[in-house]
Amino acid sequence: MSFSIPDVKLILGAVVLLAVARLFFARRPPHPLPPGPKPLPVIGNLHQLPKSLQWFHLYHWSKKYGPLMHLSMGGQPLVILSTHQAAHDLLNRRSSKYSDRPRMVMAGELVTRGMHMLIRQYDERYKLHQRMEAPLLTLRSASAYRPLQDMESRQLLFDVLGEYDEVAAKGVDFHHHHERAMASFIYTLNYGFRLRTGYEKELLDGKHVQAEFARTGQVGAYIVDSFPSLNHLPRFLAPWKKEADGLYELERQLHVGNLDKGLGNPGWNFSKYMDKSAEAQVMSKVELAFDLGILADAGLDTSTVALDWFIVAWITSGSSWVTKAQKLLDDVVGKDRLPTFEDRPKLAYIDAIASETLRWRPVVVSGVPHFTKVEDNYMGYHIPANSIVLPNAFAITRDESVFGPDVDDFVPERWLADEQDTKPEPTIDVCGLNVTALKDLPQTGFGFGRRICTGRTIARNQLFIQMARMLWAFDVEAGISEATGQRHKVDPMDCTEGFVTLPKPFKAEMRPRGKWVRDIILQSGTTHGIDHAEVLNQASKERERASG
Ligand code: HEM
Repeated sequence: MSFSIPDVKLILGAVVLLAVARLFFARRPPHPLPPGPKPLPVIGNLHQLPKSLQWFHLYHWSKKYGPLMHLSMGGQPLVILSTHQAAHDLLNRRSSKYSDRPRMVMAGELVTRGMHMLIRQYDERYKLHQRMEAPLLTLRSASAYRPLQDMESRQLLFDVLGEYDEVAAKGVDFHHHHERAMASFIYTLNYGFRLRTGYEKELLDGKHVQAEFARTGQVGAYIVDSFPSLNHLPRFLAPWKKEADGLYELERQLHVGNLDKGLGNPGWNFSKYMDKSAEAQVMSKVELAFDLGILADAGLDTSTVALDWFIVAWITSGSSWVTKAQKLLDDVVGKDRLPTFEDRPKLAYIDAIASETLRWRPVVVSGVPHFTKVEDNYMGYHIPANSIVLPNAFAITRDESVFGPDVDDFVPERWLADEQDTKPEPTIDVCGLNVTALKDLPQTGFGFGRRICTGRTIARNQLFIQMARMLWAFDVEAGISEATGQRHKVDPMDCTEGFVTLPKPFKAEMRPRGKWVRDIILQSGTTHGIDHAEVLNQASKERERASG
């Protein structure tokens, strides 16, 4: 077969046309980007995001632009999810695509040398760590740690009463007591030592490391996060490298020091269990120590903050739900003993209060960012490859189609199952939670998909026992300011900035509800004399028994 010149021209023309068409269509995805505020060239939407309360601003934008928004952070695509449906569809149901984390050069690669569990990529190393932690964090395992939570919450009551007797209406530093109790519980479990005062060096260093992580991980804090190729610069031109080395060394010493204590302390604990695990055999000691250290970090602040918001809700909106909870506690528990985990099946209302606290003021209020390396389409929109995907927790927990009306109000009743759904034989899980009495609403405060919080059952148990005991024991009001002589005005929206969002500090008067409270707390006494190594050994036996 032979071709004439016009034939060849025709074929060449068609090839060129095809190539141009392919280029054209390759550049333009078949779907538009999700809506969002109009970006400027180069900087995108960077100039439009306020420095503070970004989650609140994004929530209001979602009212205008819808459940899926696209922003350009200097060219970096950022997709914001503002309804539970969108977060569920992408982060839960398509979790094979959405389980990575955005790259964090300073906080992730330099300061923690890739060993921070929360910001690891979803790769084989991450899965190795998850496999190592998993047996310790199941529902059944969590049930075995309840005696430790019982011990620390008894201590909390004793300490709060002790401070109240000194300061009365000036108010106790409830944040400190919540923090000590949670930290002591998690350090006992991880490393086999308790924290009696909450001012121990290990805790102070741990808080310092956490604060540095939050600071170095802030968007825009380090130029190398915006332009990662700058990290190839020699050290004398890259001052952040020296700073990162110093912070890494501080964190390494803390975590390795704690691991050594854990291995040496009497009684069972997570350090000993993990050290013997098959997964740890292919890790360096530092890598194992970071795993344990991050687990402690992840549990400490979050649960403490939830308990702080519970006090804010109590003071600002508690008139009906606190009365109801206290009446229930008086009926179920009475006035001659403390509430215990055994009472939990009859105290579903307290679990509803815990769920409502996490919904009303999500601890990580702006959400923890996920990341997709591949492109996707959703709701007719194009999600580009390498997008940061942020489930805005504040917006999602205000999703009326899921949580019903009055989403800004604190209403524990929204979590209670309808009467007709409750059966005579309720389902009670191994931790005592009355599953039948509660509505199956999403616990979005713990995140989504394969990155969902692995400590959530432990956290729920902690919230239950502390909330039940505080409600049983005290009447709470804002403390009286020494400066003004007036009760401190508590604004339920007044919060700090950062990775976790705390209420602005204040003190609260925590008055025993009657003489019987004082008698029982004093009778129960301090727990400092308890042999916690023995409690840990019992927890280990119970864990093995419960796990079969
Ligand atoms: C009220 C208390 C807590 C809250 C509100 C909370 C919330 C969260 C959230 C929102 C995430 C990110 C999920 C996502 O990316 O979608 C997370 C991750 C995590 N949490 Fe929690 N958490 C709490 C307590 C705990 C406790 C007690 C522990 C440990 C015992 C823990 C360990 C972790 C770990 C290890 C991760 C990282 C998971 C990963 O990136 O794959 N958390 N948590």
